[in-house]
Amino acid sequence: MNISVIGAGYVGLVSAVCFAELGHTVIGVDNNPEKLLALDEGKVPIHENLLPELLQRHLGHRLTFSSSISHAVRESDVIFITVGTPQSATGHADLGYVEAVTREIAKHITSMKLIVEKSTVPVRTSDAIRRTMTLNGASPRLFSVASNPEFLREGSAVTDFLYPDRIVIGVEDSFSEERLREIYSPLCDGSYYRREDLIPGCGASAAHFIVTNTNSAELIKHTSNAFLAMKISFMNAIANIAERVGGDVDQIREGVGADRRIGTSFLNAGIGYGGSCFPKDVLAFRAVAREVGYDFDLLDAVMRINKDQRHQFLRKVRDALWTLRDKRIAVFGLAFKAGTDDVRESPAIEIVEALVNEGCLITAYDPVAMPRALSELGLRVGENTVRMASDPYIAAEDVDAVLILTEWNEFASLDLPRLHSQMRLPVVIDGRNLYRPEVMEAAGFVYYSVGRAAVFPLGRLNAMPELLIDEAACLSHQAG
Ligand SMILES: NC(=O)c1ccc[n+]([C@@H]2O[C@H](COP(=O)([O-])OP(=O)(O)OC[C@H]3O[C@@H](n4cnc5c(N)ncnc54)[C@H](O)[C@@H]3O)[C@@H](O)[C@H]2O)c1
Ligand SMILES: O=c1ccn([C@@H]2O[C@H](COP(=O)(O)OP(=O)(O)O[C@H]3O[C@H](CO)[C@@H](O)[C@H](O)[C@H]3O)[C@@H](O)[C@H]2O)c(=O)[nH]1
Repeated sequence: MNISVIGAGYVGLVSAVCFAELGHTVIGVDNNPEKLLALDEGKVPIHENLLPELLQRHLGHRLTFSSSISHAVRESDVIFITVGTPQSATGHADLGYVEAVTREIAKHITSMKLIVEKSTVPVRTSDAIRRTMTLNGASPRLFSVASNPEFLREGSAVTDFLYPDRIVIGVEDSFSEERLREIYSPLCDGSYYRREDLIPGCGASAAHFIVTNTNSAELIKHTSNAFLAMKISFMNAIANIAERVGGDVDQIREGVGADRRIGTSFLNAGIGYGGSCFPKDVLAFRAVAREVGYDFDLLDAVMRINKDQRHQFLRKVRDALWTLRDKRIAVFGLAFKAGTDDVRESPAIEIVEALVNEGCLITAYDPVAMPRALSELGLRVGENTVRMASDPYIAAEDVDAVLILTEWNEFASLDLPRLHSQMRLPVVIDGRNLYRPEVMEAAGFVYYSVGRAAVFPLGRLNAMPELLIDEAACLSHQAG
C-alpha cells in the first residue's frame, strides 16, 4: 500500500518507519526543514529505542521524506494525519494543525484517498475533517475519513506499534475498513511475527483488530488515556494515605494488583503523570464532556491529585532540608519518564523550577534528556540557573540531598557507598520508589520515598550535628 504520514514528530516518525517495516511504501511529510534534513541523513531527532535501526533499514527504499503535502497526496492511497493537537488556553485540544493539513489535502486531491486521523482528537473530529474537506473544494466522492487512534508509549514506541494489544479503527464505510485491514494485516494475521529479521518484541502472535464507528474510536482514545491517568492518581491518593498511617504503597499495589480484575500495571505511585499526552488529553476530555452537557468531575479529581503530587514531593524536600535557600541539590532524571529524552510536561522540570525559585542550587543529570531540559529550563527559569553533570556521582558532589525524579534503570542500580561518600548530607528523596527503604537505611541514607515511611539511620545521623532533622521528628516518622 502507498501511505503518507503527515507530521513526522513522535507518532508520525514511529508510524512511518513501522509502516515501512510492515512492507508498505511510505512518504513521511513534515514542515520543519531541520527535522527533514536530519531524517534524510538517517538521523533520528528523538531518543527512542530501535527507531534508528528501523530508519536505517528502510530509508531511501520503502521510506522517503518530503515537505510537500501535494506530493504525498498524489503518491499515496492512504494519508495518515499525525500532527500535534496541543492544549489550548481553554483546555480544549487545539486542532489548528489538523485543520491546516486537512485544507492542504483538500486542495490537492484528484483521485480516491483514505484520510486517517491518528492524532489524538476529540470525538467528532472526523466529521469536522469531512466538512473541511468539502468546504475546501474536495468532492465527497474522492475521499473517506477514518479514525485510527495511536496507543504507543514513548520509550517503547516501536515495540508498542509492532506488538500492539489492539488496533482500533473507526470507519464509516467498507472502503476504509478494507484499506486499514490491509495495512495492518501483517500484525493481525501474524505474518510479521514469523519473519526472521523481526524487531524483538514481546512474542505476540496476532493483534486484536477492533472495528468501530469513528465517534467510538475517538472516544476509545480519550477513554484509555483518562482511565490510565485515573489509575495513577488513584494510587497516588492511596500512597498519601499509606504514608500517614504507616502503610507501604508497594505492598498495597502487590496485594491489590493480584486481583486479575485490577492488575498491577499503571499503579506505580510517584510524582504524578506528565508527558505530552495524559495532562492535555485528560483536560481535553473534560472539555469535551462539558461541551456535550455531562459534568465529568471525576476527571477534575484526577488532575487535582496529579498536581498535588508534585507539591507533596516538594513538601518532603522541605521536611528533609528545612529551609531551601542556597541548599545544594542533585537531581537524577529530567525526562517525564524513562526511555525518552522528552521533557514536555515533565514533573521533574516542574520540581526543578520550583526549587530554583526557592533559591536552591541544582546540579542535574539525565542519561539522555539534558539538552532538551536545558532549553526548557532556560525558557522557564533563565539560562545557567541549573548546572548539568556528566554522571550521577559528579552531580552528587557535596550536595545536601539527591532527588530521584525519573525511573531510569541507571538510578535503580547506583553504587550506594560511592554515592554516600560524595554527598555533604546523605539525604535521598526518591520520587519513583526505586529502592527498598531498608536497603537505603542499611546504606546509611535518610531516605524519603512515596507512600512509604521515611527512614532515618539515627546512629549515623547523631554523628552529623549539622543535619537539620530533629530526632523527635525522626522517631515520630518511624513510629508512624
Ligand atoms: N507522543 C506520543 O507518545 C503520542 C502517542 C499517541 C498519540 N499521540 C498524539 O499524536 C499526535 C502527535 O503527537 P506527537 O507527540 O508526535 O507530536 P509532535 O509535536 O512530536 O509532532 C508533530 C509534528 O507535526 C509537524 N507538523 C505540524 N504542522 C504540520 C504541517 N502543516 N505539515 C506537516 N507537518 C506538520 C511538526 O513539525 C511535528 O514534527 C498528538 O495528537 C498526540 O496527542 C502522541
Ligand atoms: O504506574 C505509572 C505509570 C506511568 N506513570 C507516569 O505517567 C506518565 C505517562 O507514562 P506512559 O503512559 O508510560 O507514557 P506516554 O508515552 O505518555 O504514553 C501514554 O500516552 C500516549 C499518548 O496518548 C498513549 O498512546 C499511551 O498509550 C499512554 O500510555 C509518565 O510521567 C509516567 O512516569 C506513573 O506515574 N505511574
